[in-house]
Amino acid sequence: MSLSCFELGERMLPVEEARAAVLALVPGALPAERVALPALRGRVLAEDVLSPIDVPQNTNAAMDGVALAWPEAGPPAAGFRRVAEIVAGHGAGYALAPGECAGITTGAPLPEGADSVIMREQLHLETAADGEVWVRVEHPERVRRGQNVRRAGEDIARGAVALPAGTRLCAAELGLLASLGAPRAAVVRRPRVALFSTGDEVTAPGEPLPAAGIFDANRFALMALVEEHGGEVLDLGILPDRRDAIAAALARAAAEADLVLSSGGVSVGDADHTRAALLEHGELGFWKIAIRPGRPLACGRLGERGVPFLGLPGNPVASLVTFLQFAAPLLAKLQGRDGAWPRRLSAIAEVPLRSREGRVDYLRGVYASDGEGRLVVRDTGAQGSGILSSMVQANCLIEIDDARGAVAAGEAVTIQPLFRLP
Ligand SMILES: Nc1nc2c(c(=O)[nH]1)N[C@H]1C(S)=C(S)[C@@H](COP(=O)(O)OP(=O)(O)OC[C@H]3O[C@@H](n4cnc5c(N)ncnc54)[C@H](O)[C@@H]3O)O[C@H]1N2
Ligand code: MOO
Repeated sequence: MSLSCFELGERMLPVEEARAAVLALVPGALPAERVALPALRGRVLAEDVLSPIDVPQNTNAAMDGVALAWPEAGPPAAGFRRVAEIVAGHGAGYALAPGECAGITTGAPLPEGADSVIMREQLHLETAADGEVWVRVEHPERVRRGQNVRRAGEDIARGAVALPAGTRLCAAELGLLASLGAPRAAVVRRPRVALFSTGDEVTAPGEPLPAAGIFDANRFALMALVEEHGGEVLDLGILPDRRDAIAAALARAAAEADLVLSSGGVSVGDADHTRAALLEHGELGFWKIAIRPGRPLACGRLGERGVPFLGLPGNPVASLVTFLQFAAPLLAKLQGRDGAWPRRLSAIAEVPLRSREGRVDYLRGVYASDGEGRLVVRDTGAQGSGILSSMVQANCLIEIDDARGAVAAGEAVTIQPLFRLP
């Protein structure tokens, strides 16, 4: 078992060790709830979904044309006698005799006895004097028996696992769930994340900016990240540097939330009120992590339920980077998706990248594919941990591990793609 965050002492913690200690704060996924199909986007399945039907339900036509049994010896000289028209939504249970065919539309059930569908563009139709319609195939040598037929259950067989527990439901998964006829699904309850900012200089957007003030960027950036990672925000605002106010907010957070996040006030720490109020409500460890940006981080548990608490550093880029390395994996675990985050790819550095040994560096990067189809990446320029515009330009973090110094152009590096539509 990993050490919890209280046993790690004063040393500079490797990132992986810190992540394991953060994950050890929660036992696993939150309880399940049943949610209706239209409200399932972004939710995570709490159990396997088994298909109650074959998908598709019937063996059916993949093209508009005729359905027939393709004879071993090739088509009859007179053609096939058309005996029926079967349109999608009708005609289940119809049967054909040898030498007969049925007009059929895409998606309509294949009549019994038929094994192939020939598309309309390849047919020649003739109406005889008696009114019978005869169908000839233009290029019989091109026909393969079984062509243009979708077999019952070829996508998902009845009883098979259609979507496993832990699947996050996005467009394709929701379409598939609906295709099984399921009006709702059992999903993990969304983690409730209480969030607050600290610092006398931190000012709510919309308020006048004091001479030494700075607008509260972190709370809004972190709210968006919490939602992107499947959580629900309980916004506690900017906490004033008053012990009673902080204590009241923390008591509420400890009662209502599954995770409490703050930004600011976690560095070397003159004994401030946030720290004192946190200690009053739980146990707390203050860490120095071998990461750049984001070295200082507080970690602990609050209240009787031992709700995990992460105090992220105040510098805006550091708060986002540490969220992605530590809070995002914790949110994944709370949703039954252990190990789903961070996601990593490998890319070739297009430019030299600055990094020093001893800490894992997270540079803001832009990745793309080059003319040869390889992923390439460059940094976004100035990398100061207060420079939020570097995060706006980025579509990934470049992760350069602690054993590695500067990276030369042409070398491979690890990237963590950020959620971001182009
Ligand atoms: N002597 C040392 N000083 C500092 C160290 C250190 O190890 N030794 N670490 C530096 C690093 S790295 C960081 S990051 C910061 C983290 O300190 P805090 O978490 O206590 O953050 P603050 O001091 O409160 O703020 C840092 C910076 O960020 C601005 N900030 C804070 N909250 C917000 C917000 N909600 N929105 C926008 N900007 C915010 C704040 O004004 C400061 O400029 O400590 C270094 N110092
Ligand atoms: O966390 Mo600090 O932002 O490393 O600069």
